Formats: sequence, C-alpha cells, structure tokens
Amino acid sequence: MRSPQSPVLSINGLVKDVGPLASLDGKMLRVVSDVSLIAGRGEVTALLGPNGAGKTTTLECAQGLQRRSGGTISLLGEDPASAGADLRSRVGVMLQDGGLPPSAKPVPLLRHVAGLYANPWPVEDLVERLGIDTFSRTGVRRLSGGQKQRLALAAALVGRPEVLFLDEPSAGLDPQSRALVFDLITELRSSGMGIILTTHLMDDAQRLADYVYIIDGGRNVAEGTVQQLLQREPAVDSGSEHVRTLVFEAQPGLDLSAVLPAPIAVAETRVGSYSVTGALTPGHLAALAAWWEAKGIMPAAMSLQARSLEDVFLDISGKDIR
Ligand SMILES: Nc1ncnc2c1ncn2[C@@H]1O[C@H](COP(=O)(O)OP(=O)(O)OP(=O)(O)O)[C@@H](O)[C@H]1O
Repeated sequence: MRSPQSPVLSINGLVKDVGPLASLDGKMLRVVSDVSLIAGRGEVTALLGPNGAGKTTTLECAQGLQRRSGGTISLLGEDPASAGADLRSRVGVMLQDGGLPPSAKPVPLLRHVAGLYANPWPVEDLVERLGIDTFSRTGVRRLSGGQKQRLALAAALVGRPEVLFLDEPSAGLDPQSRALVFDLITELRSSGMGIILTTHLMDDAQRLADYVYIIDGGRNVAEGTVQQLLQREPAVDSGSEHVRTLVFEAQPGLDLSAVLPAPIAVAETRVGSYSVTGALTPGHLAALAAWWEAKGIMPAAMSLQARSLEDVFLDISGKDIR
C-alpha cells in the first residue's frame, strides 16, 4: 500500500460481520474480510469493485455509520466509531440516494445546513456553480435524479469539509452536469480536499482518480495509479485489445471534438493533460497529428496504452455477474 504525505483516511485490515441472519440459521455473515486503503489530502482516491464487493460497507464504516467488527480506521486522525460531532463537521458525505428531506426546497435547505457551520461555503456561490438556480423553487420530491445529485453534492460541500465521500457522483447526470461536477471535483482536489469516491463507471475513475483500490469479495485485489493499473499484463482472453487510450500533454482548453468525434472519448483530465479512449486506428492518430501540425502544437509526455481501466477491471474481477 502506498503512503501519501498527508493521509486523511487510513483503513487497515477492516472486517465487518453482519447478522445474526435467519437465512444462515442465526449465524453471522462476513461481508468485509480484509480491506486496507489510504487516501491522501489533495487527491482523488477511487474505491472500485463489482456489485456486493463491500465498497459501501467499507465507506460506511469509515464514516462511522456502521460499526466495524475488526481492523483499524483513522479518519482525520480520529477513530470514526468513537469520534463526536467535531469530526463529522469536517467530513462531507454525498450519498447516492441523496438522503435529502423530500418536502424541502433546495435553497432554504442549503441555507439551513450552512447555518450549522461556523464558516460555510456561500450558498449563492454553490447554487450558481452547480446550476441549482434553475430548480431552486422545486421541492426535493419532484427533482430529477441529476438535480438531486447536484443538490446532494452542494449539501455535502456547504460545510467546507476536509474530506469528501462521493458515492457514484455522476449517476444520473447529463453530459453538461457531469462536466460541471468533474470541474468542481478537480478544483476541490487542487484546494487540498481529500476526496474518496466509489463508482461503477470506469471512465469516471480513469478521468478523476489519482489512486485506485479495487476490492472484490470483501478484500483488496489490486491497487495503483491509473497508469500503473493500465500497465498490468492483460488476461489472455480479455477480448478487448481494440480499445486503446492515448494520453498526452499540451496547452489547456483544446477542443478535440472535431478531429476525434464520438464514440472516441476525449477528456482533459487535469489542466493541459488529455486522455483519448476508444477504438483508435492509425487514421485517428494521423488526423490528430495533422491537426497538431496545423495548429502548431507539439504534445509532450505522450503514450498509447493498449487498454482502458474497464479492461483492467474486468481482467482483475472477472466477467461473472455478482
Ligand atoms: N445487513 C446485511 N445483511 C446481509 N447482507 C449484507 C448486509 N450488509 C451488507 N450485506 C452484503 O454484503 C455485501 C457487500 O455489500 P456492499 O453494499 O458493501 O457492496 P458494494 O460493493 O457497495 O455493492 P454495490 O456495488 O452493489 O453497491 C453484499 O453481498 C451485501 O448483500
């Protein structure tokens, strides 16, 4: 396991038993048997795994929402199982179902949450940044899935947390909202926030994560930076050799959509750092090189990977449905 300079969360040998369960003749069920991870300040750490791998259980233990059965957890230097309100005020949690009161209206709700903190993020700023002004008069119950997501993110951020937990942050978001949320996550990371996210969208993890942990069956199965994971030896039968990822650096803000149209996915993963994923052919590379020549652009740190994170994930966790 790596050791970031300034960890916000360390989990060591987590064990979680649930039950006793009638379906198991009154026995306990071990749903997490050995999970360890470290998340750093100013980094996005992704926790990936197939359905039922133990991601939610692990993160709920880290947040103090579930009691662990074994192992150690340190969140901002404290044990979340015994810490008080002070620790909770330094942690933001965005749950997938929002956990928002159905009858509340977005802006009064955010103002109410802001009132609980000494130095909250200005509500008007969050409302504008996350496009909440377009539905500020609609009750939570009537919001669309993507609107609820954005409101839940605003509610998680209003207390200016040091650590932010995001469960499927782009679920239900249209491409515009997704880009907006990703820009905000990138900015929060630069400001020093420690961000821990779970997602089933490998593309999101590939674009956002500084470090990735993959768990399966309640234990760690792989970890590394996205680059390190992409360099793993592929499984013989991966069947996905045609998907490639090209990464390069150039000046920020390039619009490559005309030269590399969909379904090729282009993302500026960090300022001036680009990732191009899809069934790339020599023709795509030639078109890109011609475009660079026409614009007088000389890319740097360029590499072509034979696989995407999704290929690596399927190699590691197998193709069987859980
Ligand atoms: N209270 C419980 N009783 C019985 N089984 C449970 C309980 N809590 C969790 N489990 C089981 O533990 C396993 C891990 O669940 P968990 O929700 O942590 O997985 P996950 O990785 O978040 O999955 P998903 O990707 O589907 O959200 C699952 O098989 C789940 O059914």
